[in-house]
Amino acid sequence: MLVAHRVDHIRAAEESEMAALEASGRPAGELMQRAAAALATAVLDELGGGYGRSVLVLANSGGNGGDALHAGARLLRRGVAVRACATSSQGLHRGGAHALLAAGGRTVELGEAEALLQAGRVDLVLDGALGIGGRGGLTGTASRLAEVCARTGARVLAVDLPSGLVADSGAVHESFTATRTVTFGTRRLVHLQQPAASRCGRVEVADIGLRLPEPDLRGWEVADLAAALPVPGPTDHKYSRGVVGLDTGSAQYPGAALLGVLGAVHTGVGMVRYLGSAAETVTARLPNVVTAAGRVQALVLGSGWGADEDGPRRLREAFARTHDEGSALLLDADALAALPALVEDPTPRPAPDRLLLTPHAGELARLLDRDRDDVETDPLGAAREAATRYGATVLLKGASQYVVRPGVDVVDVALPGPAWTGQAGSGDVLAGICGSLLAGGLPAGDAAAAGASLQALAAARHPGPQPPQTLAERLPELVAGLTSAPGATRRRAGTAEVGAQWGP
Ligand SMILES: NC(=O)C1=CN([C@@H]2O[C@H](COP(=O)(O)OP(=O)(O)OC[C@H]3O[C@@H](n4cnc5c(N)ncnc54)[C@H](O)[C@@H]3O)[C@@H](O)[C@H]2O)[C@H](O)CC1
Repeated sequence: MLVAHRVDHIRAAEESEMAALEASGRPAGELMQRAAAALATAVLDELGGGYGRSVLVLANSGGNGGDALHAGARLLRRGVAVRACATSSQGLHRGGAHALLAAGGRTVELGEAEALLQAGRVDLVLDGALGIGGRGGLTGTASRLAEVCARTGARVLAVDLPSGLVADSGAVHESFTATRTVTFGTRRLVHLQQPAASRCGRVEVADIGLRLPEPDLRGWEVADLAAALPVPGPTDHKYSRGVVGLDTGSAQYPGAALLGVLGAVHTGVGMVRYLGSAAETVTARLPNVVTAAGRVQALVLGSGWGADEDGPRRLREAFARTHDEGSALLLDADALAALPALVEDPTPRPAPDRLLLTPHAGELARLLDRDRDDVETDPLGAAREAATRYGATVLLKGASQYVVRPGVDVVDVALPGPAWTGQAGSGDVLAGICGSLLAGGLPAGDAAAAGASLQALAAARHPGPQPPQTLAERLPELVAGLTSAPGATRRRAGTAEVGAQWGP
């Protein structure tokens, strides 16, 4: 997992390390020197050497500027020509500027910096204008230089994060766009949250000796996905591998039924029962799908129901049966629309690790009776609120896909995928994928993060305008490749003896 922390946790860890340094008789400034050393190494790597190269350091008076200026001093000693431009009226970080000038660097005003960039005489811009202290957006000199860098295509290496972004948020503001970012001790939330993450380029974490608490955000990697996927063993059969039931689709939206079933069938489950009203559409394409009633270890409801006045009754029945029989329940699309009516309903429902909601931002806004803009401004806060209110695990779908478990502080982010998956039908397929993983025995949080990661990885490996059904059909080769790696684990599926009886 990639781990990321909030600014308050990072600052606390920095303070504690600086106190430890001082207690052992060493200067607290050693921490900044560790950061500067890592930056200088990354710059030399990016430039393929030192002598003859030219770097423009952008710095303010804060710690981010200090890191960049001290790195500049180190680069000067490796033969790099380093100039520094102050991006705020408060000037440059005092200790950093002193070190840079002492090493033979020089400062330039905005006009000269612009001219150097426009003439292509800068091999790399080291962006130390704003770091974790940045409030979002750029003004004055920093704003002007960001515009020139973008226009001239200058190569930018960001110190900690591209200036203008906010460390604890994935929201975009006027900012630099980096090809590479070097951060310290741990990732910041911004490095894992779209759309801002796309401005960070390749992110590297330099070890500067910080002792950090449990992460606030965990980014799934390919190895995490491979380890989570259920793999059948030699004694398995269709029931032991898990049965997923889908009550999805309608006469108006039969395609949603087919797409969900395609997702489920191609992820790797023992049996798929289709229990909605579009059975003919489904079985015409997939004869392996069973339409008879029977036990299911996971039930998927809601995709393509359309406006359904009967939704609350259908949900209540699903709550009672899945709760009593120990099955997992996934609510998507129109089932989510019916959920607010049941917020105080006494019908027992599955525990949070067996109950998964899969809203996009608009659906989450409706679950909370808020505006979509609110959800997009604070996706993690909104997903947390919904998880608590409904006592369920929430997979918030979008450019970054978050998994929030009620009462659990850490939030998971699925593997990122290309924006091509933002198309009609992707959510229906994803519901089927996650349902299949729930039936295979994964707790809701893992099923959500693994399902969203699997679909994103399929899209990343087959880029372009691939329809959701095409990507669903790519899943078997992906699952096979991931699970054939040495060390792939066998996870027990739900047994055939438990599970809700479901069907007409
Ligand atoms: N302390 C250490 O030893 C280490 C620090 N590291 C680096 O330090 C920065 C954090 O430094 P800090 O001084 O707290 O914040 P910034 O450098 O980001 O600058 C804050 C400065 O800027 C002003 N400001 C904030 N937002 C804006 C804005 N939108 N426009 C203009 N000005 C703005 C604000 O008022 C402050 O004056 C961290 O990122 C690291 O790079 C290292 O971690 C090593 C150890």
